[in-house]
Amino acid sequence: MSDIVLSLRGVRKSYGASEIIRGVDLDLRAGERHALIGPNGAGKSTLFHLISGNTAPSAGEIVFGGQRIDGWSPQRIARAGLARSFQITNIFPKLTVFENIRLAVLRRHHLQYAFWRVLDRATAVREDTERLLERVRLQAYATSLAGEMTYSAQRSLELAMTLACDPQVVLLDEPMAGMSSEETAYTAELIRETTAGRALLIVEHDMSVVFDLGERVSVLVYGELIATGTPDEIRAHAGVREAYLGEEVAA
Ligand SMILES: Nc1ncnc2c1ncn2[C@@H]1O[C@H](COP(=O)(O)OP(=O)(O)OP(=O)(O)O)[C@@H](O)[C@H]1O
Repeated sequence: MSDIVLSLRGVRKSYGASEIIRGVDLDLRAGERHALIGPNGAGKSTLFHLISGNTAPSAGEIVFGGQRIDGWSPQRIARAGLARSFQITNIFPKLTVFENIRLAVLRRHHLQYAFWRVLDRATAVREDTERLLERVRLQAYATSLAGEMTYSAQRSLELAMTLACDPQVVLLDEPMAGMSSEETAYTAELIRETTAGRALLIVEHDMSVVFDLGERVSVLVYGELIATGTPDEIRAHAGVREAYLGEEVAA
């Protein structure tokens, strides 16, 4: 179907004798917010590593924008429009917030506008950086050192850097980990706003976030997807309740 931007077919990953991902089929629709959940060790991070090119599948196909991307480098996948934000913050702590975002913007401009006059390019880079600062509501912190920001503000910064390449697909790996409930609510809203019009695949443990933010939810258990559906379908799914969520889903 043409509204599918990312498609996994029969994806498997083994480390030595242990098969961690055991034949995953998953479709991400254009513009949808899709949450991936599952118990600890189910293979969620591994699946993200496979999609973002950090490791290659042992078998199966990953198709993005009509092209097979399994086996591509992470850089090539990112350039093609699939951006991933990591659990581990990858900002530069000694640079300001503005400089961090500008670095991410520069990466894109160098690729796309190499033919521009230098001055035009500098203006475009500054404007894009300012726009991103505003979108993640960090204008007041433009000159603050990234490493001195609160954890939650650092995640906002990281979101801006992920969006700098204007990706069609965004992968977020536990963006609310370690946050208070206020920070979580704030960040969920920010993610909703800034990823509008893009496909989002998010790994998250906080079930209230998952069921609020996710338009569809997929459940991974021991390397296999046992269900994909709307939050209501997932809440009502007997296999999901039994295998993983239990009482939490009924609440
Ligand atoms: N490079 C590796 N070599 C061997 N085993 C690995 C490797 N990476 C992950 N694993 C194993 O794969 C399994 C799945 O790990 P993964 O981190 O993908 O799970 P997860 O669902 O993201 O878990 P969590 O929710 O705790 O983050 C674990 O048993 C882990 O030990």
